[in-house]
Amino acid sequence: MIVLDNVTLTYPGRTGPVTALAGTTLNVRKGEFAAVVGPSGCGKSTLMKLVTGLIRPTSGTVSIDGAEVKGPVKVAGMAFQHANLLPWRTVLQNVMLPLEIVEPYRRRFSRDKAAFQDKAMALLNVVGLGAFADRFPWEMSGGMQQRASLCRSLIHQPALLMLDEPFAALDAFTREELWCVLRDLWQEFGFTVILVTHDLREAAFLTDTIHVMSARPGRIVETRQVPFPRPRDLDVCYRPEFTGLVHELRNKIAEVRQAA
Ligand SMILES: Nc1ncnc2c1ncn2[C@@H]1O[C@H](COP(=O)(O)OP(=O)(O)OP(=O)(O)O)[C@@H](O)[C@H]1O
Repeated sequence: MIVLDNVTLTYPGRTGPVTALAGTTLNVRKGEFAAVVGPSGCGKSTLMKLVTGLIRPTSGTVSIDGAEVKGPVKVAGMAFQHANLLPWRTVLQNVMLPLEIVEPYRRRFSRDKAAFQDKAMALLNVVGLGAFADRFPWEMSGGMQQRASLCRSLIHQPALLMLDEPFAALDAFTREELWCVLRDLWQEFGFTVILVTHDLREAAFLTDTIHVMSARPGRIVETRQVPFPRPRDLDVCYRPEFTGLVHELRNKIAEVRQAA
């Protein structure tokens, strides 16, 4: 369970303090797929940095499974808008990178390398990249790179996956393909996800719960349960109740933008 309790975050800022979040409260259950949506600059990335312990709140608390987050957390995997694969490493070597860094894998890396490679290959197979393990990132499309990035964020079996606009740079068809890849990974491994996105269809297709943030200083102003039964396929996106939910979320964000 991830809990943000009345969190305020003020950056010192070059020209004076900037309050990015003010009194933000958020609960995400273990195994839940949650999205955070809101107007540009409302503090979504700040919220991600707080949960992963990259920054500390100015006031309030962030906790994971009852323990207060006081520094970078080991239980999280992360993926961002750009895949950021290392160009001199093959796809397989990129996916294995966290195992060379994160304990307890790091100390076992030389001894268990063959088993780790099998594990990385199994993940690459799940996302349809099994045949591309020896390619370099620059030999692959943006969508393929993002698939590899998802594998890299999951190789150390994190209990929590933090995704900051992971598909924003992809074309619409590739994006929908990647939604299904992420859906399948989540269904297979059962980790908790917090997804930051501007794409309301993406949030409605993938998640259990959507949290809407106000304009800066951000706080959660509305939480919507996503009622569509699972397993979901892309057809759900064309149902009237799906379009209705997306429309309502859009109106809510327009309203909070105007209120700013
Ligand atoms: N290091 C920093 N110093 C000062 N202000 C910052 C810093 N980082 C972020 N901010 C400000 O805090 C606010 C929230 O930023 P954040 O990146 O969290 O928003 P966001 O919702 O992720 O934005 P977007 O949707 O555009 O990606 C913004 O006004 C931003 O300018």
